[in-house]
Amino acid sequence: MDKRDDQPKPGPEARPLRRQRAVPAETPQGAPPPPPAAAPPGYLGQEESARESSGKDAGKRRRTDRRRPGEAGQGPSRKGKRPGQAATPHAARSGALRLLAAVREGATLAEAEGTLGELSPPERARARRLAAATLRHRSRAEAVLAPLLVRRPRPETLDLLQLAVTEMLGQGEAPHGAVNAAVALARAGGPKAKAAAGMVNAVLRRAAEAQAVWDAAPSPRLPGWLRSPVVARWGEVTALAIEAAHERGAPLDLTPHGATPGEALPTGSHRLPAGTQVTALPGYAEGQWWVQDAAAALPVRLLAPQAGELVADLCAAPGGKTMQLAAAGARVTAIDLSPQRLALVAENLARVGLSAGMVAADALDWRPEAPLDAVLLDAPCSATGTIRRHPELPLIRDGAMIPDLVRLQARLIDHALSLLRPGGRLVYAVCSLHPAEGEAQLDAALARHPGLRVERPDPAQWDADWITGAGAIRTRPDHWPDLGGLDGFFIVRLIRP
Ligand SMILES: C[S@@+](CC[C@H](N)C(=O)[O-])C[C@H]1O[C@@H](n2cnc3c(N)ncnc32)[C@H](O)[C@@H]1O
Repeated sequence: MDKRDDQPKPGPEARPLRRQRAVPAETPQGAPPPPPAAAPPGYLGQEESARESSGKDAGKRRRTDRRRPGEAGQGPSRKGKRPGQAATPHAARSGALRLLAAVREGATLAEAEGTLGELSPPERARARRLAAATLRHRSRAEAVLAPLLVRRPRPETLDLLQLAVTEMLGQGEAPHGAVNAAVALARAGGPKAKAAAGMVNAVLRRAAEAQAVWDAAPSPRLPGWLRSPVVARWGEVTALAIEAAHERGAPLDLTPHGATPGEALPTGSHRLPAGTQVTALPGYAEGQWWVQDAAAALPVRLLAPQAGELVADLCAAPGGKTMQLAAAGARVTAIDLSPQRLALVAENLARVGLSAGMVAADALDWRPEAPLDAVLLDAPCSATGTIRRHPELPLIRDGAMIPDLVRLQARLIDHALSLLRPGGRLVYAVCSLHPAEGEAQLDAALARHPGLRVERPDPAQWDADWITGAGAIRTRPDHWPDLGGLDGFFIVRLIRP
């Protein structure tokens, strides 16, 4: 679910995001250089391996950047502040509120980074953490606040209340600190926010006593357009487990290319705790590893590229999978619609000392000179498999883009098959939990292409829980519960007749 709006070509991925005015309080619905400011992958692009600057993200960021200081959220006006200038005592909280306000306007957290202009790197990191936690636990804060609010506050005030409740009850922040900060931020806001300072104070003092309500509240629900197909496919218990996994967030996964920190996972990725500062890890500058969710590393593992094989990576940017293919010794051509995003692939390959051919083009228009041994199609998708790392996605997306995405994915599958030699293999992958983009997409491709067959994963090499009846790999956030979960991906290996 991350694509570009600097692309001249209209497509489903360029569809404007749904504007969401507010998180309903009454329904529980709900660094650079090293590594990427994590913009959600899939629909807008994939952040897992590189500094992220997807076209759509970039466009969104530009729009966000154009906001006047202070416009995006509550808190002291940034008017007159210059980068590096001392920030207010509540700079990180104020930054978190600007991020939350931008999400209410339809931006992703990565796209809203521009609102944090004056904050120091540690303050920015804290602002990001606070905003993400507020989004991740929003149903709990709503449950705490609902009985304490006589009427629904303005959206900015609700953000402030939810942030403070999350700090107190979800993060163990001392109530007096969180309440005082919230009151100070309300007072520093405009006249309406100021008028709410007394209410903020009274409500938060009572909320501080509601730990039991917080603990008993459910995890945020998936939005209906996603929950219904998830429940239909895997059942209510699994939907609840996915929602709980989304609330827990995601650890940091690295794909090794040399000495790599972290605990080795069964699939070869290395895992570090959530919140690990990537810039502080050894080996980044030396290209010993790259950031990539453990599930995102699986499509290339299933493709099993061999040294010297001719392989195309049709939707390559920012290049996590291109690096895996090149590291295996394949002769890789990386294609991406966005020249800006393709530049990230080149940058990432250079950092890890690998190389690939680069083509900025619509994959649907590209043909190689000779038939290919293998194609990787990591298709544009809803990115609903990455909600653990992008808790804002359920609030800023709706299901309206799914039919267009499904049509585009089908066209890309058909085109990818036409590039292969007979017996060549296509790995189709999406970081989506929506069966229309995965399981149903496979059924439709098999129906369209007589003789096309699925090559099942070797059960000795793959987690049996992930192998579907049709012979694909389906990962979900509730898988690997003891290891910290993994993103939701659908991956299948197809053999051209
Ligand atoms: C899911 S991301 C790819 C992530 C990448 N495979 C990785 O592992 O880092 C989808 C990418 O598809 C690209 N894309 C979307 N439509 C395309 C098309 N018609 N042709 C080529 N690339 C396209 C987007 O620009 C985006 O970079």
